[in-house]
Amino acid sequence: MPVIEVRHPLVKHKIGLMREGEISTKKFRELAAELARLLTYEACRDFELERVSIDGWCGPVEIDQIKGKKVTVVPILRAGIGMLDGVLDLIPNAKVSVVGIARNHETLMPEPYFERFVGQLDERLAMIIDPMLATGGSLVATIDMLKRKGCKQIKALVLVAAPEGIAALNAAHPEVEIYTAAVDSHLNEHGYIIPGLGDAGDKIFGTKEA
Ligand SMILES: O=P(O)(O)OC[C@H]1O[C@H](OP(=O)(O)OP(=O)(O)O)[C@H](O)[C@@H]1O
Ligand SMILES: O=c1cc[nH]c(=O)[nH]1
Ligand SMILES: [Mg+2]
Repeated sequence: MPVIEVRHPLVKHKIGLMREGEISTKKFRELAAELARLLTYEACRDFELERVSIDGWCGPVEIDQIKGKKVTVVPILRAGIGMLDGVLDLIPNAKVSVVGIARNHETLMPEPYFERFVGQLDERLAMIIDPMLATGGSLVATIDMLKRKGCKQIKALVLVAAPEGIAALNAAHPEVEIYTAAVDSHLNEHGYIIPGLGDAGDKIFGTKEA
């Protein structure tokens, strides 16, 4: 499974800023959205172009356009919402499918509680967004759901990935590309990514002090 760690200086700078222990909700949110934009930019690199003729200021002009790409962005609740605006800034006509999954704090198993998918999933690229890929359970469960609905093209955008999560995804869905700002060291005994960001959902929604 291809893991694309985006090593652009802007990406590395911004993910570094997100690691500050006392970061404010406002700053964390802003950085999550900015990084989502930069990961989206990379994830769209293989979109096909077509030449079309339009009326320009001095007559007909040939331009490149993205060729009929249908996209659904799939935020995993809650934390994935923090990346949604950033992705939609660059793909404004994408449809949005929402998946709700809570990781059980004791077992670390994903517990799905909501799903609402857009139509024509068999024709769409699904771009799953979630800041954290830890054990991989939440992402694997989301891909399972999408595939059951007929989705054939899937990419995932995460801010931080743990090696354990990458391995789990590789075992379950080896063809799914992951775009990430950082591959971190490991998970701690509570399933948190080290050094990671802490609890991304809490930091985006302000439900707990950072
Ligand atoms: O790879 P995994 O081990 O499944 O862990 C990652 C998941 O855990 C977090 O969500 P959480 O369950 O804390 O929900 P929240 O977004 O509502 O905080 C995170 O946003 C991912 O969805
Ligand atoms: O490090 C982690 C792991 C799971 N969920 C988070 O928000 N952070
Ligand atoms: Mg959380």
